[in-house]
Amino acid sequence: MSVRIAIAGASGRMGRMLIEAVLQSPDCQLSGALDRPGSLLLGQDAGGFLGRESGVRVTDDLRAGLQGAQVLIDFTRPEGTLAHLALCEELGVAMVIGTTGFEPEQKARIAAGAQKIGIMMAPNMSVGVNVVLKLLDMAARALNEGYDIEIVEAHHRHKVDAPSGTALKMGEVVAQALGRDLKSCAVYGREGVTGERDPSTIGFATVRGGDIIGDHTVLFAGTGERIEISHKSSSRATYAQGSLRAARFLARSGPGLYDMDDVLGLSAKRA
Ligand SMILES: NC(=O)C1=CN([C@@H]2O[C@H](COP(=O)(O)OP(=O)(O)OC[C@H]3O[C@@H](n4cnc5c(N)ncnc54)[C@H](OP(=O)(O)O)[C@@H]3O)[C@@H](O)[C@H]2O)C=CC1
Ligand SMILES: O=C(O)C1=N[C@H](C(=O)O)C[C@H](O)C1
Repeated sequence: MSVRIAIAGASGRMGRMLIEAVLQSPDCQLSGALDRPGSLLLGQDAGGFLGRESGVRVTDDLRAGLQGAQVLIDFTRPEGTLAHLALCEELGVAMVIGTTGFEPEQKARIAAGAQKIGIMMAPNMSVGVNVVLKLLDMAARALNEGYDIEIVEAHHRHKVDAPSGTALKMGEVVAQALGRDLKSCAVYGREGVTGERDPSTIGFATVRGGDIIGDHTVLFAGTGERIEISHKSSSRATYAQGSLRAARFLARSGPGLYDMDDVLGLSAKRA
């Protein structure tokens, strides 16, 4: 049985990549494609931009677009994701949430929704980034004294949130490994006479430009050496493939809030 998947933000960079990935996956079926009112794609075949017929028309009627779906994959904006969540709860449709930039109260709303439906939320669906998170945990524990930690990320000119959700997640992993609270030790950019670096801080730097898909580096700068742990995406296909793995996982799971560790079998909860 194939997994019936609806895609939100069908005209977006990730939306298009996801439609292509679903249409190419023999065990997945495109059941719906959602976009905002005013989108030029409304009424068109969702596979049209690939030159192929999917039999699914892009719609701004959320209820119609979710008809028959088991899983909605949502890479939009926080306000869009929350609107979709309300209807998915009502219809019993699971969600893969890739959107970033949520405020804490919006994350709490998603956690509440996961009591009714399965939700897999991760700021980065690439398998590589989720392995890097494990390496960071190990590195931070081993380099817990005498190393200054800085996180540098670079993305395309269209990205609207900063630092990236992935950079923030990397910061959380490192802070947790060191027994620090990211909220109180994060420094988001520096300017002017800043004084010497406080060793207990975790710094963030953001680069935006051109068509950079997504680069992340965590720097551990010590005395006489520095360690850099980097991940560079060269195609959004990696996020789409990770999202499909998450959709397959949700199709066989019950309500709950899951992350990529659960999908990839890396969760400590499972050990
Ligand atoms: N977790 C991961 O692995 C990844 C996460 N992301 C995240 O995914 C999100 C989308 O990225 P990207 O595809 O590059 O963005 P795009 O701007 O290219 O696409 C966003 C899509 O969502 C639609 N949209 C915007 N606002 C709303 C809304 N309020 N309600 C419904 N739909 C809306 C847009 O419609 P319109 O064009 O009309 O504005 C568009 O179709 C970002 O938060 C990004 O950080 C991206 C890549 C990987
Ligand atoms: O907006 C993007 O493009 C990306 N966003 C995610 C993030 O904020 O971490 C993931 C990836 O880096 C691409």
